[in-house]
Amino acid sequence: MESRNNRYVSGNRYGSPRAPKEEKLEMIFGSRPILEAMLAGKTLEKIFLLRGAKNPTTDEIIAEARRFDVPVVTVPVEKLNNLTRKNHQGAVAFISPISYQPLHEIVTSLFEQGKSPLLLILDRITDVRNFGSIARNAECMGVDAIVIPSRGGAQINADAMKTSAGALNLVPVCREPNLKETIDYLKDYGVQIVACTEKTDANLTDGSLDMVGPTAILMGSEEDGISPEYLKRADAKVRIPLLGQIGSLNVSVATGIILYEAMSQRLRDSGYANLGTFEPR
Ligand SMILES: C[S@@+](CC[C@H](N)C(=O)[O-])C[C@H]1O[C@@H](n2cnc3c(N)ncnc32)[C@H](O)[C@@H]1O
Repeated sequence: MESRNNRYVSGNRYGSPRAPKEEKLEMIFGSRPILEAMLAGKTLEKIFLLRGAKNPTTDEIIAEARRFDVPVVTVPVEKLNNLTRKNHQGAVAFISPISYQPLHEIVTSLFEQGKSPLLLILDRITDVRNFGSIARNAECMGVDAIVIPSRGGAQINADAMKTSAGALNLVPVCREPNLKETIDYLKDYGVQIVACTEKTDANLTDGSLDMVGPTAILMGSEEDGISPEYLKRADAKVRIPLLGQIGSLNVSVATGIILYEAMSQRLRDSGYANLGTFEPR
């Protein structure tokens, strides 16, 4: 437990998942400027290095990237040429539009303030607009932090920012290298993990799921749903009942529905006292 917690304490990682659309992000060219940007604390989404080009600076980039979970891919020169017409000198990086936040600090600070965390864990949501829309739901319905994996999720690009309607500047986003460890860590802290999945018989409408206490809601990817290794760690699994013939909802819609339930329970529990803190935008 000790080493795992230390990792969370270190926080302030930067890095990025798969980047389907890099072209809308600000770029840095050349290994020295990229390294300097990292050392200056810039949040990078992804780094492309020329395959086979090894030198002390690229070694340092790789070490820094590992420290902050920034994905590094080595690519042929054609890929770098495709990314930019500028003189890339064998290295291109994309700057993230947001700064990632340390989950441990958020969780401990909420507990210290006597608040019950409401977290949202996204297991490989790959569509940038789904991601933006989920962030908007999260901000509107009182989520304290969105947790995403370092790799395999949507890039936070201009489309995600736009679809979020500004929510991505308001809700902390925590990027975690290993969601399995993150889930175990949250469970150790007394946060219940609720898997929102169509693959269970327990209906959200049953009224047996209590999300007033510390809760992390886990949502699955558009393609495969929630990974089995995360699903088996969940304290509760719940489905949103569907009356039609289509087997599942869009993940952003499903997120909105379960968050509405969590928000409703929390508002009722607080005697609607929280309403006073919401400023209409
Ligand atoms: C489009 S669905 C995934 C469908 C995917 N084909 C599969 O095999 O799981 C994406 C995510 O939305 C959520 N979701 C969609 N419909 C749901 C429902 N009826 N009840 C609970 N969660 C749902 C789940 O988190 C799911 O993993």
